[in-house]
Amino acid sequence: MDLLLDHLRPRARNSHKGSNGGAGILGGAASMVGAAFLAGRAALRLGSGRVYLGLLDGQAPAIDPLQPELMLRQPESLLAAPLTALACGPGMGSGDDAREWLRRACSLPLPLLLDADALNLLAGESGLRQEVLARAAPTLLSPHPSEAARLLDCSTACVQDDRPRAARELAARYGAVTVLKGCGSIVAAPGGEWFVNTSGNPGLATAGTGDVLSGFIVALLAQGWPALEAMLAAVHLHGVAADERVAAGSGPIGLTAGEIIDSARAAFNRWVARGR
Ligand SMILES: NC(=O)C1=CN([C@@H]2O[C@H](COP(=O)(O)OP(=O)(O)OC[C@H]3O[C@@H](n4cnc5c(N)ncnc54)[C@H](OP(=O)(O)O)[C@@H]3O)[C@@H](O)[C@H]2O)[C@@H](O)CC1
Ligand SMILES: Nc1ncnc2c1ncn2[C@@H]1O[C@H](COP(=O)(O)OP(=O)(O)O)[C@@H](O)[C@H]1O
Repeated sequence: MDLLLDHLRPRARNSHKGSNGGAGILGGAASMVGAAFLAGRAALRLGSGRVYLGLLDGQAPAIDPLQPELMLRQPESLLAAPLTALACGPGMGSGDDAREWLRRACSLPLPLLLDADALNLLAGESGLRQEVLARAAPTLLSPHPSEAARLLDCSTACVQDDRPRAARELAARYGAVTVLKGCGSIVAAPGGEWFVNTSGNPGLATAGTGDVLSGFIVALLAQGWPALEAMLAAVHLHGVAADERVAAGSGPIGLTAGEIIDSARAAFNRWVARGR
């Protein structure tokens, strides 16, 4: 937690939405629009001043009725929005359109989180890896063990055999702050530092919790947190929120991804109020 202290600052009294960053989420192909909604709702509740979703599904709704604050756009206009950080991947699919939007996203001078299908596209194309390595702005990766295996061209069992080694290798190979998700998530930096997260529980083993984590990470990046600190804080908070939900009786069995968002907001405000 000491690493995070400098960044747990109360809002300036005279701040406005533009002071609190613009988070973008690129994803939501057909049948997976929910993944982008979860990430967007999470980014909004963790304090991003504005949240934009760029949805690949041409038939996607024009509004999230449960979170009308989210601005839903087509990918082209998402990339032209006033973003301060971008997450690519939740429900993005692996079609040619997704590959092309990902390439465009990589060329933007913004902190960039790659998750889910963006990681699968990255694993399948060495040209994209070169583009990621050439980026001047920070890149972050959030693979689960199978996505990590695709990125490292090995089996999931091999990743799980030595999780710290896999996380450190990913961080070095892609020049990116990386979280290898799962029980005891490992956060690794390209310089070799690594950390084990101690919060969280098997209630998180349910669809969409990774999308919510993406929203938390991009929200902190959008508000100006450095990459490593944003990753560490978001991963820890995600687990703390799940632990608090379980303590309140909403799991572990049947905990849903959306339920941890409000708990994370409450815990984050507590951290800021206490200065830790
Ligand atoms: N509401 C929506 O719209 C939602 C949409 N979503 C979107 O769906 C897309 C596909 O994402 P995905 O992760 O489901 O598929 P994929 O990358 O093939 O991974 C599956 C493989 O990974 C493995 N595995 C996973 N965790 C593991 C662990 N801890 N430890 C070990 N193994 C682990 C797992 O293992 P198995 O189940 O076989 O044991 C399986 O082999 C993506 O865009 C995402 O954003 C989802 O977010 C859900 C909500
Ligand atoms: N047994 C567990 N203990 C702690 N955290 C877990 C456990 N299982 C899953 N998680 C967490 O839940 C999230 C799952 O993410 P992911 O596999 O990408 O799911 P999805 O693609 O459905 O959103 C990760 O943050 C992971 O660390």
